[in-house]
Amino acid sequence: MQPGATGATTVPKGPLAWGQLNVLHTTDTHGWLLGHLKQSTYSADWGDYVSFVKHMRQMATNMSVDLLLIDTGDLHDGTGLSDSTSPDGLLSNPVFENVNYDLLTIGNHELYVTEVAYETFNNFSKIYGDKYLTSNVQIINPSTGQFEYIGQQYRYFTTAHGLRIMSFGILYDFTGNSNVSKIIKAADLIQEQWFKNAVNFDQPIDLFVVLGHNPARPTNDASTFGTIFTAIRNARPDIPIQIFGGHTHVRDFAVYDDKTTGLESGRYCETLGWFSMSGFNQSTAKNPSNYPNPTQPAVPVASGIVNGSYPMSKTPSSLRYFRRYLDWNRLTFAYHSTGSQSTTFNTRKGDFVTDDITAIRQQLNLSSLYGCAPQTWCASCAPFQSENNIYSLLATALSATVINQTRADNARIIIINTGSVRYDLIEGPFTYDDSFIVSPFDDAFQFIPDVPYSEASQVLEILNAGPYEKRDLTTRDFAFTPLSGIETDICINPPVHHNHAIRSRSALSGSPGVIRRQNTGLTPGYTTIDDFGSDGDDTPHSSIPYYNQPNDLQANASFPTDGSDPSIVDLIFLDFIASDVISALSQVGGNYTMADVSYYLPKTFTTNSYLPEYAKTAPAWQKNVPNCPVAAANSTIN
Ligand SMILES: Nc1ccn([C@@H]2O[C@H](COP(=O)(O)O)[C@@H](O)[C@H]2O)c(=O)n1
Repeated sequence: MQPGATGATTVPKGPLAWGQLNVLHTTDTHGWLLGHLKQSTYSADWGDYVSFVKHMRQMATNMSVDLLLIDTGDLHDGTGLSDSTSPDGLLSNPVFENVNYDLLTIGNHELYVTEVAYETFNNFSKIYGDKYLTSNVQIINPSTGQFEYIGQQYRYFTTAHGLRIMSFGILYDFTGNSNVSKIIKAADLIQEQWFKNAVNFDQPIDLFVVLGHNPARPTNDASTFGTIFTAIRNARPDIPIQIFGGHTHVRDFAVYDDKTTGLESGRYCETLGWFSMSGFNQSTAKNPSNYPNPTQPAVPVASGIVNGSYPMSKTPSSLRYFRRYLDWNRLTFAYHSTGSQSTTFNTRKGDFVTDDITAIRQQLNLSSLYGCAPQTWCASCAPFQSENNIYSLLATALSATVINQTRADNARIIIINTGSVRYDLIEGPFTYDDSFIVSPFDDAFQFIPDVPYSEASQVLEILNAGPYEKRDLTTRDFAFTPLSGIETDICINPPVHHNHAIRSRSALSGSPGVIRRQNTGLTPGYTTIDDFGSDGDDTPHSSIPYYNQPNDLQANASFPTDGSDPSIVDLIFLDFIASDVISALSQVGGNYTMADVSYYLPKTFTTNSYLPEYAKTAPAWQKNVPNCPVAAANSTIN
């Protein structure tokens, strides 16, 4: 655990079931290898995970069963550890690489920026070699000018205990990549001869493992797992297929057929997914004794997800499954391995990784203080632009800081995509690191000058009505009617309960959407419902309110003081959404092209800049700096 972090106090509800095949699954870590310094529930760091992995591997060996480690991508865009370097991941990827994964795949966040894509190709993919699977992702090799796969197309291997596995790594049909890479759509991939050959491999296959930065639930609009599953199932009617997904940042487990399930293990080092299965005939692996075995069959009618539109396996299944979503903290890790967090838990390598993270954080000056946040603002636990919703704060901050002094008196509209905001802002020290945690991107502010207000004023509504950008965690991410209560199941996480925080929350209790303790004795956190029911969370929690947020946020500034509308405005927006803004304007008669767009502020002033700028000047953020609670803050940025 990193200095300044607080350990969790709620123990898991019971032991994990081990099977013949067991998997630890991470996804969408987005640079959170330091753990959550302000949230005890997720306070383990990557060093703690390294120690945990070592113990779990030893336990698997002792039981003569297989344990695989799988990661499904998105290593950047979330914290200062990954995003304050150039390129992103320069120092955080080597930290990540301390875990010897068996299978990994690429995420969309490895492909937005050319330098990051090449860092992934030249370094990360080489570290993991044949375990890094990018079945549908290629990049131009600068030395040949030709496209080649960033990793491997597939991996066929035999586990320590004799399971013969064919695996693929499949990114969803992502289109926002820079122009050096290419994503082959799933519908095209399944027609490729190499893929057909691999599916019909001439060696025995006990299990297909399909991992992907790709929603585990096949009915999600973005998921292409249904296409892949159908292609494999049609060719191999009886071979089990196991899917590990990501991208939508949720805990989820979907049943495809009686030999196929898909696990998704959350985001941001909040969740560690555990999966086990038994019932393989061929494997020499035992069913572990002294541990509960997986008992649940995959029954594909559980939630009507697979409603006859997918092929089914042909013979009855003897397979049994188990899944759990573990909270990312040392108490959880120790509970499931050594039984104690005392000296037996930390391994030498784990300690080394923990110290390495601390040193990198110091080197990058991540705990430098901008200001002291007077309250917590969350991204989804409160209604849009309500008192405790982060977009209320950001609208104020945008108006106050996005100012080109030569045009300061011109009325302006500033539009950002809410997807540029990645996490809550927690009361207390607001550091250089926190600035990345809230908004890590290098997106800069462009504008079109002197747009008729009659046109500019309609852009926000058009953007919000359209399918322009994906945000984190909306019900639109699920192409099915939410199960009862699911709106509150997918949510932000409880901040560490420093005394001052408890005081301010109880003062606010009664306000809609404010995080507050419920009278259950449980701490707030994930309360997941998936195709196996509601027993997947390893530590039971009370749920946190969840409110959908729109695609985009607008702030206004320098409007006429008499309340009248301006006739023209500077229309300012992030370069990430420039083409969407132009297309929205065209719908209301605004005939603009990219030639009309220029940078409103220097390109170095980004989504990552405006909140720090605000924090450094807002009186409410500066007045408590001398007494800002939490030791992590130890210096001041000017
Ligand atoms: N330069 C960027 C890149 C991405 N975004 C936002 O992130 C969303 C994708 O993130 P996932 O973790 O869901 O893959 C994307 O839709 C944008 O909202 C951004 O703002 N700027």
